[in-house]
Amino acid sequence: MTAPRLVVVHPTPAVLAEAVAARLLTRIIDIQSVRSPVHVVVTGGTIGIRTLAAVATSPVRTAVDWTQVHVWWGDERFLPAGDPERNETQARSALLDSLESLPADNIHAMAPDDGTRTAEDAADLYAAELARFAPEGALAPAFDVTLVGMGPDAHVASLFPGNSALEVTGRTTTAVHDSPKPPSDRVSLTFEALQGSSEVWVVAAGADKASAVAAALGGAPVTEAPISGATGRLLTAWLVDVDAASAVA
Ligand SMILES: O=C(O)[C@H](O)[C@@H](O)[C@H](O)[C@H](O)COP(=O)(O)O
Repeated sequence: MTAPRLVVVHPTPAVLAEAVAARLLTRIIDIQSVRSPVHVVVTGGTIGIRTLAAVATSPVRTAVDWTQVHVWWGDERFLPAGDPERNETQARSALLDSLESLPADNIHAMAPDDGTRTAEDAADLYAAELARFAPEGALAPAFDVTLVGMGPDAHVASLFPGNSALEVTGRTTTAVHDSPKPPSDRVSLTFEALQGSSEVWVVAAGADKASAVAAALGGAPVTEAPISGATGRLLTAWLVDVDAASAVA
C-alpha cells in the first residue's frame, strides 16, 4: 500500500519557496503540539536553499520551539569545512545561523573532507550519528519531514541515474563517486533512509525539471528516475512551480 501522494503547483519559484517554508513551519508547529523532538532533513540546491531562506524571514518561525528540532541532511558535497559549495555552508548561511535557540548539537552535518578521511569514512560517521538518535531496532530517527530537490536527470539527494549508490541497501548512508553534478564525490542518504521518513517533500522549480517531473509522476522506475524512490511512509508531496509541472499530462 503506497502512501498518498500530493501534487501542488505554485505560480513562481519565489511563491514555491515561501509556500514550502510556511508548510514546513506549520508542520513542525503541529507536530510539536503533541510531541518533541522533530527531525527534519534539509537539502541543497537552488530551491532547497531558497526555501530555507524563506523560513528565516518568516515571522511564523518564532512559533517553533527550535530547541526541540533536529536538522539532518539528505546529502552533502564532499568538500572541506566551510566551502561555499557545501550544502551545510549554504544552509547555515540561509537559515541555521539565524536560529539562536537551535542547539549546535541538533545540527547534524555530514563530515567534511579534512584531507585525511574518505567519502566512505564520512558516510560511516553519518550512519553512526543517525544510529545514535535512532529508536530501538532502527538505524535512524524517524524523520518527520524530508525535503529533497531533484535534478533535470531526476536524481534525488546524491542518488544519480546509473550510479552504484542506487543499489546500496541495509545502510542509511553511502559515499557517491563520479557524480555528474560537481563535486564528483558526495555523501548521500540511501533510498532506505529517505523512505524511513514520515513525509517526503519533493521541491522542484524550473522548466529544466519538467520532463523529470512528468516521468516520475508518470510512474518511471527508480532506475530511470531515482526521484521515484523518494517516498514517505505517510505522504509524498510534490511541491513544484508551473514550469516544472509544464510537461505533466
Ligand atoms: O547537493 C545537491 O546539489 C542537492 O542535494 C541536489 O540533490 C539538488 O537538490 C538538486 O540537484 C536540485 O538542485 P537545483 O535546485 O539547484 O536544480
